[in-house]
Amino acid sequence: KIYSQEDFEGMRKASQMTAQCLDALVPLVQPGVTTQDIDDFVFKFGKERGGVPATLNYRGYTKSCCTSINRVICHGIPDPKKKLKEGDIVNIDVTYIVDGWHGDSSRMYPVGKLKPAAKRLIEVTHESLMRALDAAKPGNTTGDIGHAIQEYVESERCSVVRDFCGHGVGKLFHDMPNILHYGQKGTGIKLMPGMIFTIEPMVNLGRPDVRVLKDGWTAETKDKTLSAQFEHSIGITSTGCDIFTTSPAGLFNPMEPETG
Ligand SMILES: CCc1ccsc1-c1ccc(O)c(O)c1
Ligand SMILES: [Mn+2]
Ligand SMILES: [Mn+2]
Ligand SMILES: [Mn+2]
Repeated sequence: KIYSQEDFEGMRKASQMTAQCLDALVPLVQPGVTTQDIDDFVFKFGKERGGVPATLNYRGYTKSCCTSINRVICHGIPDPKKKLKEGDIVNIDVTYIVDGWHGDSSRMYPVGKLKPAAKRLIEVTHESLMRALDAAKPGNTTGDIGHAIQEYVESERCSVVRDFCGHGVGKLFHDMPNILHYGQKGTGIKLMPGMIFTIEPMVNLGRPDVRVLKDGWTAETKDKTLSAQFEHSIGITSTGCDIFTTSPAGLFNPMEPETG
């Protein structure tokens, strides 16, 4: 589907609410906070601003966000019994719907001080999304995006999860094309101005294999190693891409050295 500049405005509005929420969550993510506390915050933040969480009652899912800790790859379900602890890494994935537009984004949050391996995984995962964004431009294909991610991640001796992909987004939460986070250059769909989709690489310290728990949602690494993810919603422009879910406070990567 090819969207217009007016559509891009609608995506920007929904996406910036999501990005502002992800910024506002930073001080909340501390040892002792539960993932249900995070879910309550996300629901309230949207309610106060006219945004509806897309995950609420989506395919039977009953929470306002996903909270994926350590070995959880994605789709972690907020839980009043699940307390964050020092050294955890947690992905918080939020999608607000505003005027029908879906702003889908996720980031990693460190809980207190991290061990070096956890810190490195967050850096590698963030950088893989940055390389993907550099490849997201007209004249390239979806395979160029996947190749950029896979080549970098594997050069850092990490692995790319294959079981979940990025996706078209806009008036629908999920649409074509699927955006694979691995693949060969020049394969897949040609990127055209007006396309809107997410890129959401999931990177493991160990093997790529996934195990879904009995709750039907929680996806974990089979080998129990750490997993991280970052996600942006973007629109392809004539020269590259607009990153709709950019953090207004510059907080997207938590491992960036404190400025100033
Ligand atoms: C929990 C929401 C959900 C349910 C089935 S897939 C899914 C989901 C979660 C986060 C996403 O970024 C996404 O695109 C889909
Ligand atoms: Mn994880
Ligand atoms: Mn998401
Ligand atoms: Mn998504």
